[in-house]
Amino acid sequence: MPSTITAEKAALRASVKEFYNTGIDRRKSDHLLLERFLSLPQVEAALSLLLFYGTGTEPDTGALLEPLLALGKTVALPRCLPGRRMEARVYRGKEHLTPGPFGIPEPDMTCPILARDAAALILVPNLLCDRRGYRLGQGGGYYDRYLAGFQGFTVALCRDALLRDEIPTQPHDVPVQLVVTETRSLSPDRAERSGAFAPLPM
Ligand SMILES: Nc1nc2c(c(=O)[nH]1)N(C=O)[C@@H](CNc1ccc(C(=O)N[C@@H](CCC(=O)O)C(=O)O)cc1)CN2
Ligand SMILES: Nc1ncnc2c1ncn2[C@@H]1O[C@H](COP(=O)(O)OP(=O)(O)OP(=O)(O)O)[C@@H](O)[C@H]1O
Repeated sequence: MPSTITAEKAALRASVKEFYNTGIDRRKSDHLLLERFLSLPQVEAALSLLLFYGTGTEPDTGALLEPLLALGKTVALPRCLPGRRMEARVYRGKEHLTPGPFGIPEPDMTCPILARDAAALILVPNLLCDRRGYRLGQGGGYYDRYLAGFQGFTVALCRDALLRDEIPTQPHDVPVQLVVTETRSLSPDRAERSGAFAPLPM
């Protein structure tokens, strides 16, 4: 029997589908999200980044590839592996993208693997996020597995209309360090998130 939280996550995923059925100005929202992402200091500083190739209702993050390459950065995309695992492979141009198991363009086998910890920053896909940095994904657990133990910086793009105060979480869920919306960047305080007291500044 599915746990209550699994059922709650499924209901949230259905509400996101409904949200997109009501028709929103995705072009404007995407533009603002991508602009804010490109101007993050952590993006400017990162030499290697793992992005994702946005499809469906996701922000059009494929549009980030060329601008980041033009800045001399190494940009990688996920490639699905058996067992709901994934690896990062370096983006070498559109001609080296091939549809993966979900129809999402993935780097082909000629593209070198980028070791997980060689990425300074990972842009994590999501259907929605909460203010603590927790995200609801497609339900495969790919990113929860990949991010477990990742030491670099993690960012999620979340439309303002989809940002929640608190979504249900499970022990394997890994929150991101920064949630970027069209209008702001939320950097949840780790101490606050864990319920511990933050030390007072001296
Ligand atoms: N753009 C993008 N790339 C990504 C992810 C992602 O969320 N977005 N992933 C993040 O994990 C991995 C792929 N995982 C995915 C898991 C499920 C579905 C999907 O479309 N699911 C269907 C239902 C599938 C089913 O029948 O169970 C759906 O939502 O309609 C897509 C990607 C790696 N690449
Ligand atoms: N680190 C992990 N090790 C083993 N199983 C995991 C891990 N993380 C997640 N899972 C499993 O993956 C399944 C999907 O988890 P969940 O619904 O949280 O995925 P998601 O975060 O929405 O997806 P994604 O990470 O692909 O965006 C669950 O059954 C969960 O138990």
